[in-house]
Amino acid sequence: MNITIVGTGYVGLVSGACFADMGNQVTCVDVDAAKIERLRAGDIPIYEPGLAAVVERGIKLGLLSFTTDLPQAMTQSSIYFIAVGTPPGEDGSADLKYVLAVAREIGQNLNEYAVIVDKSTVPVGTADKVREAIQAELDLRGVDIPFDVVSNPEFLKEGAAVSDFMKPDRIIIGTDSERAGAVMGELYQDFSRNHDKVMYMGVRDAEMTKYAANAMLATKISFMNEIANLCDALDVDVEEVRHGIGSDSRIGYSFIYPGCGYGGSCFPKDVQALVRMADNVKFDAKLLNAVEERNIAQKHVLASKVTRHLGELNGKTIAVWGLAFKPGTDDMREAPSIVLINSLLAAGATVKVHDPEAMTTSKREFAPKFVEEGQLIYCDHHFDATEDADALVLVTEWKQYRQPDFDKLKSQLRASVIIDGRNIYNPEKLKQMGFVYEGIGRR
Ligand SMILES: NC(=O)C1=CN([C@@H]2O[C@H](COP(=O)(O)OP(=O)(O)OC[C@H]3O[C@@H](n4cnc5c(N)ncnc54)[C@H](O)[C@@H]3O)[C@@H](O)[C@H]2O)C=CC1
Ligand SMILES: O=C(O)[C@H]1O[C@H](OP(=O)(O)OP(=O)(O)OC[C@H]2O[C@@H](n3ccc(=O)[nH]c3=O)[C@H](O)[C@@H]2O)[C@H](O)[C@@H](O)[C@@H]1O
Repeated sequence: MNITIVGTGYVGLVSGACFADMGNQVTCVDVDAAKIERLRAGDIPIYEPGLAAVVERGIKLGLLSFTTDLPQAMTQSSIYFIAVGTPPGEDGSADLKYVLAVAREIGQNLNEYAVIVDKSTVPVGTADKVREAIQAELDLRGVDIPFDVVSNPEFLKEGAAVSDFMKPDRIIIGTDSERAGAVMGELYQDFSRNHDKVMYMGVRDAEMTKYAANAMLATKISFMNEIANLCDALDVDVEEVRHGIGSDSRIGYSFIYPGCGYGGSCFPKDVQALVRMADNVKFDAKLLNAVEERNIAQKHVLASKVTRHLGELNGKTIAVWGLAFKPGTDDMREAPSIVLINSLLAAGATVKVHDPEAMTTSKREFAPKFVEEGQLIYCDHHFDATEDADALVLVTEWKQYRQPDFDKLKSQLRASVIIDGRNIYNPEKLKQMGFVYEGIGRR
């Protein structure tokens, strides 16, 4: 099939490359000309395992192309995916300006029946707004062209985006139109051959399903973080508790890892957007508000633990391992490391940081004066960061941090303090070696 994907970010690029890998003819469109230039040259602007090979294959086979020219791309296809960002507006609600700008441009250039697919995460009722925006442009042009707007939210995770897209738990298609349903069914037919992954529902139901899924996962994390903090206060090991409850098949093991708070471009903004949706209909979303509040507080837990062990931070040096909001990505959006590092810097500490992929993206997050004045130091190797530091704080559980040479660490760390923001180390072993160890809710 011939597909146009508008917005070539994490979701648009991964979806476009994967649809091309399935044999479709895909044009990816973006307003960012520099990004399109890089992609045309086969240079992937984001770090995402496995993506480069899929993109390269698509380009080589002539199935995947990149452009800034949406009207031109529209002459070749009749399925348009909207995969642009929906960042939080000032009040936390999803800002639809990019989505509606694309809708208007589609309306200005539509010439025959098309299915317009909302892949961006958008509040309930957005499909109606997209439909109205397109129709308004058609009316201005004085033409009568049929079209359908479908909701097809995306559930991929960064760091595993290609495999999540190719092996989804489900594909949600929200539509009230039989014609559009048939087009979408054909597009996703490979996913219903053996195990039917395609689920049809109403448009508003599909829009809500996306938010409910992210809010449920965020709730599991915030719940577990609350339990972990309580474990800290009651001298209980949360890792024992996690094993104990995860074995209950009704609870399960996934997404109950306590830590220093959830980050990323989606959980924080989607929980907030759902709260705003509730506010708009005068519904008091008590639980969702608490999920968000716990997460905001959780991001401060590491800095308090550092201060508890080192006291006055002025003149102290702290090593931070991991900047990305999770392993497998260079994405720093809403990363707990930002809150930690800013608070250490504000307290006068010198901070030495390392991340295998997010060093470049992180440079946008911190005031350049800290680097210029030598208070924030980027290190090429994680052991360069710990050299002569007082404490190590593990923020992102990249594989290379999981089994470090602890003897070397012991000789490097002046105060032998390890704060483990992801509970990946063995407290007993480290305490026996003479470290002061603290995890999140560990005994
Ligand atoms: N990042 C993720 O893992 C996931 C994101 N989502 C949702 O997907 C949507 C997109 O997210 P990301 O891919 O992370 O965003 P992104 O910020 O990485 O990419 C968005 C792209 O859209 C482009 N764009 C903006 N306006 C445009 C226009 N008028 N025409 C063409 N291109 C335009 C931007 O230049 C940018 O390249 C959001 O609603 C997000 O919540 C859903 C599932 C997973
Ligand atoms: O809508 C989205 O954008 C996506 O949001 C999340 O994906 P993502 O944000 O890429 O990453 P996750 O693996 O879900 O992790 C999010 C955050 O939660 C944290 N987390 C995750 C799991 C856990 O048990 N504990 C925990 O603290 C991670 O460290 C990370 O900071 C969802 O998992 C995807 O299904 C969804 O499509």
